[in-house]
Amino acid sequence: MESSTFVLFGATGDLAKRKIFPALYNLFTDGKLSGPLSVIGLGRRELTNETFQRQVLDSLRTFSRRPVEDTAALQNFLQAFEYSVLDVGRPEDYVKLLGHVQRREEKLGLPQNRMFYLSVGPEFFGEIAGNINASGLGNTKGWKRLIIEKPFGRDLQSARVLNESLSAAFAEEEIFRIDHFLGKPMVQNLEVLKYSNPVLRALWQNRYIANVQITASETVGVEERAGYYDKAGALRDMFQNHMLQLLMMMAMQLPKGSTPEDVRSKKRHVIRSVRPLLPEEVAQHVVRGQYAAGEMRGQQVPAYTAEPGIAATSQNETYIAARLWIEDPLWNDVPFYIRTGKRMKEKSTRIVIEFKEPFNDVHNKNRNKLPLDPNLLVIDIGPHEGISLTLNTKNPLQHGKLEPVSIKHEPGNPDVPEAYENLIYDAMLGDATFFAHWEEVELSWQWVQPIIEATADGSLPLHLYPAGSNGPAAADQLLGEFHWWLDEPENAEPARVHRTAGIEPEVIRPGA
Ligand SMILES: NC(=O)C1=CN([C@@H]2O[C@H](COP(=O)(O)OP(=O)(O)OC[C@H]3O[C@@H](n4cnc5c(N)ncnc54)[C@H](OP(=O)(O)O)[C@@H]3O)[C@@H](O)[C@H]2O)C=CC1
Ligand SMILES: O=C1O[C@H](COP(=O)(O)O)[C@@H](O)[C@H](O)[C@H]1O
Repeated sequence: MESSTFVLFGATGDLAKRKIFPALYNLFTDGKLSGPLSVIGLGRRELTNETFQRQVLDSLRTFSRRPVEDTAALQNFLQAFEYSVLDVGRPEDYVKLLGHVQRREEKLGLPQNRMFYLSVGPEFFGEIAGNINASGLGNTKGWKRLIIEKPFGRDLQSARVLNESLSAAFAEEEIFRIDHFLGKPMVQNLEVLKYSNPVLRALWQNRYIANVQITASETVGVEERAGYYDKAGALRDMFQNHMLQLLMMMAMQLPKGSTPEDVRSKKRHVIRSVRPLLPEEVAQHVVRGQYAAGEMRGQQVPAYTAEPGIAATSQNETYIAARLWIEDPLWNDVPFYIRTGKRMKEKSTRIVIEFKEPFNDVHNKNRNKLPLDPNLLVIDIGPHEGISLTLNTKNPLQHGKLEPVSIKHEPGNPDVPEAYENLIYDAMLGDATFFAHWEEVELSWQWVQPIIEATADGSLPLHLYPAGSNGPAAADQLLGEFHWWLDEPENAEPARVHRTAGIEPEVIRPGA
């Protein structure tokens, strides 16, 4: 990796504190950052370098996955951080910043490689990119790269406008659009899981798969983000980006090679092949929900509309579920069910693949139908990673009665890199494999656009669900003959009992 200067817009903000500083620290501690580290933090408030470094240290103490010990290495890390005041709309601040960057490059003997990380509101992305160019900051003898945060636009039109303004200053291969779900180790593992295991590789198709369920349920509510969330909702906050990225990663075919373009072209193929939603069909395939008051972990929690900063009349969705199909020989006729919501029973990001039961169909005429449960492959992405496969076996103690057993792998090492570490590291290497290409973003907006329109014209109803539940009942009906697997029973202690519908509850013992 070539060393570079890391220029962080929004260095006084929440994301920098919670994710970016700890990620840099852990990369530094792992020796993954080559050459002298140089980080220039930016924001409007006046801070000295010392105050900024203290803020960085506080953030590490609170959010780093590793304990922070007072060592010479920690001091070296903190010394790498300097601060400059910059208002995104003031061109003269960029000229000042250029001087600062150049002085640091000369002092530390750094090549003119510059990483610009925009951890600011998306309304500033275009303006900052333009000013980087106009000020000469982007005029380097080395490389320049731009990391941008989500959300990338509010709809198809605004995303296109934003992309045009970025493209005027940066080439596509210089733009790294962060989707932190792509940095999660189990998401990065999906391709290997599918294609390095001949058993799964053979089964990864419509001949054997009955349906696929992708869930990201959260227990948190709107938290401190009312201003942003009430305008975004679950569709823009999670669905258009993270959930559709999970879909692409799950369904993409084996790339020809391992370059970013090889992988991204397969992902593009998936999102391009998702059957478009016709305006009159949106309500048939999509369910919007909003949490009502309820009970979580024995505590009463307020309705979304009673949260601070949210209007009592808000019609914003905190939950969304959709049923979709991928029109491709590999996936024809396999329904994909995707859902995400806040204030749900369990915090869990998970893909469940339900396999078909061919033997029941084939042998039904000649023999009694076996009470088979479908084989399930469960890929737990977070907060705990794991892979499990449910198979049917005979129970020798119960007259050979069939029962499902689960073969599980739960990685024991809690010290795995965080998504942001993986992604910042890749961006430093110039590897865009796990970043969203513009065309993926555009095609994702294109698919959700009819949902945005149906929401705006009131043709997509909003279903209330109690906080602490598994979401609105209407989302169960989306599945028709199937049902959502592994939802926590409403009256169970969280993360203790998993129900596989149709079979006895399986008690997951601590440490099992
Ligand atoms: N926080 C999170 O968990 C997540 C955030 N994101 C995205 O990351 C980005 C940053 O979010 P977050 O850190 O939460 O936001 P915050 O509101 O906490 O921070 C915003 C940052 O932008 C700076 N800023 C605001 N206005 C200006 C301006 N005119 N000129 C220069 N700097 C300015 C602020 O600095 P100052 O006030 O000093 O000017 C501050 O450092 C957003 O795009 C958000 O959508 C994405 C995923 C998760
Ligand atoms: O991007 C976002 O993701 C988080 C959920 O991420 P996770 O890694 O904790 O699963 C979500 O809470 C937030 O609303 C959204 O902006």
